[in-house]
Parts: sequence; structure tokens; C-alpha cells
Amino acid sequence: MPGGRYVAAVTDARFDVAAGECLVLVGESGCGKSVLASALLGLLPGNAETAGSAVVDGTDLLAADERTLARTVRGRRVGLVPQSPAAHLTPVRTVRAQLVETLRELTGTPRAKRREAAATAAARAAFPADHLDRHPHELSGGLAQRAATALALVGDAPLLLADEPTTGLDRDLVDRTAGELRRHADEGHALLVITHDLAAARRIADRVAVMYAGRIVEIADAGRFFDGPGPRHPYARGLLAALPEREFTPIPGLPPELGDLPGGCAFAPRCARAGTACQALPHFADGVACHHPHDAREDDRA
Ligand SMILES: Nc1ncnc2c1ncn2[C@@H]1O[C@H](COP(=O)(O)OP(=O)(O)OP(=O)(O)O)[C@@H](O)[C@H]1O
Ligand code: NI
Repeated sequence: MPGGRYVAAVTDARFDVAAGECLVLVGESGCGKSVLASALLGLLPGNAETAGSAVVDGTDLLAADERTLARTVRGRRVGLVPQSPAAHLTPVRTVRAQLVETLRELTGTPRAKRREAAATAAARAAFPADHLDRHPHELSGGLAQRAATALALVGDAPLLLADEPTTGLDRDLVDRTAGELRRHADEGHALLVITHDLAAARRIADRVAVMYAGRIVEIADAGRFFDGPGPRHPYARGLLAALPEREFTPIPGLPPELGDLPGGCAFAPRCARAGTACQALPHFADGVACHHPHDAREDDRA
């Protein structure tokens, strides 16, 4: 950070995603979701530090050098639908040209078949065929999003990271994109989806990971999270209770600055259940990092 400030944007993130499974990562803006995705692809700025390991198909993404990442990881082992697609598209080339180029780089599609394959890839992401010859600046945000999704699907990578893949889309397209991502998982790919949209999360998730202030505070089975007894972490319960179709009650207060975290549980200042135990950092155990999680069987919704 400028001025030598140090921010721990993501700490102790531990999770796995199996082939054929969709893990959805949720949490308020600024909690570290995109930093986590960028770290997996070696896309953090040069002054960022990472520690630990992230293994896909036997390659540790955090230990890999730039050459390995560029040649064997990005697009091939890990596909990315970036949060700001416009910034990741090449401005001077049409969507079709970028799809054809990516097909050439990542697949064995023979030259004569690439045009057709580009159209197929576009259709999978609901990108309209009559816009294929446009340049990125001629696309709306939603279309740029779909172009980026089409590009991310081309390499058929075993792990797909989708960072806010439905932002800027109207409800119809949200449903369509969610359906396509779910199908991608059902075909045997591992899928990590980052989203604010809990309704979309409910449609596609097998499991839900909840992030708060740079830490994963709960990982739960999606059925239990959305429809069963509900999440166990008070923050996760608060996220659900804030939904218009539920209590529509926002969580009081604001998330902390990551550069200025309180000691102990970072959620304690906003938590109705907080007590003296919360002055110590809760360890992640049995799917939750909280000193007084809701019981899985308890049905009070406080
Ligand atoms: N390039 C950067 N330089 C310095 N700090 C950064 C940088 N990128 C992110 N951060 C810090 O990391 C934190 C997490 O950012 P991140 O983009 O991962 O949040 P997010 O959870 O993806 O939010 P959103 O939902 O708004 O996309 C930010 O609050 C900021 O403090
Ligand atoms: Ni983000």
C-alpha cells in the first residue's frame, strides 16, 4: 500500500472445491473476495504478498512462477470471469477475434473450425451472435460481462472462478447465467462463484462460504444455509435477514477497514451475541468461526 501501509486483505482462507461442485463465496463489499480470486491466479499487484498453498491438479498456484501461470494455469487449469470484464477485454479487437484467438491458444480446434467454435462459445454465455463483430467499447456492461464469461469457458478449465458474474445483468440474464454456471459444474468442473446476489447463490451453490473482514467465517451446505435451520454465524444470519424477501433488516454498523481491524472477532462490534469471549479471535472449527454460533438445530432467528 502507498506510504508503506500493510493490509491483510485475506487471512487463513481454507476451503476446497470438488469437481462437479459449486462453492459460492459471499460477503460485503471490500471484505477480500476479489483479492482471494486474484491471488489464486497470480493477478495481485507486484507488491502484494501471499502465503500458503492452493493446489489445482497437482500445481500449487501460489508457488508457481509467472511463466507457469501464463502457460499452464490461466485459462487452462483455472478460468476466470473477472469482476471488471471491460478491463480484461482487449480494446482494439472484436469479441469474435478474441474468442478465436483464445480458442487457438487454449484448444486444439483446427483453424477452419474456430469461427464456428467462437459462435458456440458465445451462445453458451448468452452473448448475441450479431454482436460478435463489435469492439468492447461498443458493448454494454452486461454484454461485456457475457463476452468475458464466454472467453472464460473456452479453455474448459477444471476450475472456474467467476467474480460477480451476474452484476449488471437484468433478472432474466441473471437466471440464464446462473443456469449456465450450474450446468458447467454439473458437467464435472469445479466452480468458485463470488457474488453479492444471494438469490443467484441459492440457485447454483452446493456450499456457501461467508467472508467477513478478510476471513472465511462460515462454510455451510447450501440447503441448510438457505432453507434448513440457516447459517450458524451471526454475520451470515444477518446477511440473510437483510434480504427484502426475508426480514429486510440490515446488519447495524459498517464493516471495519481491513487496515484497522479490531483485535479478536472482527464482527463483534456489530454482533448482538458478542460477549467477553469475543475479545479473542475465534478459530474456524466445524464450519464456523464464532464463540457463540447458533446451534444447527436451534430455530430462533435472532
Ligand atoms: N490494489 C490494492 N491495493 C491496496 N489494497 C487493496 C487493493 N486491492 C484490494 N485492496 C484491499 O483489499 C480489500 C478487499 O478488496 P476486494 O476487492 O477483495 O473486496 P471484495 O470483497 O471483492 O469487494 P466487492 O464486493 O466490492 O468486489 C479492500 O478493502 C482494500 O482494502
Ligand atoms: Ni470483488
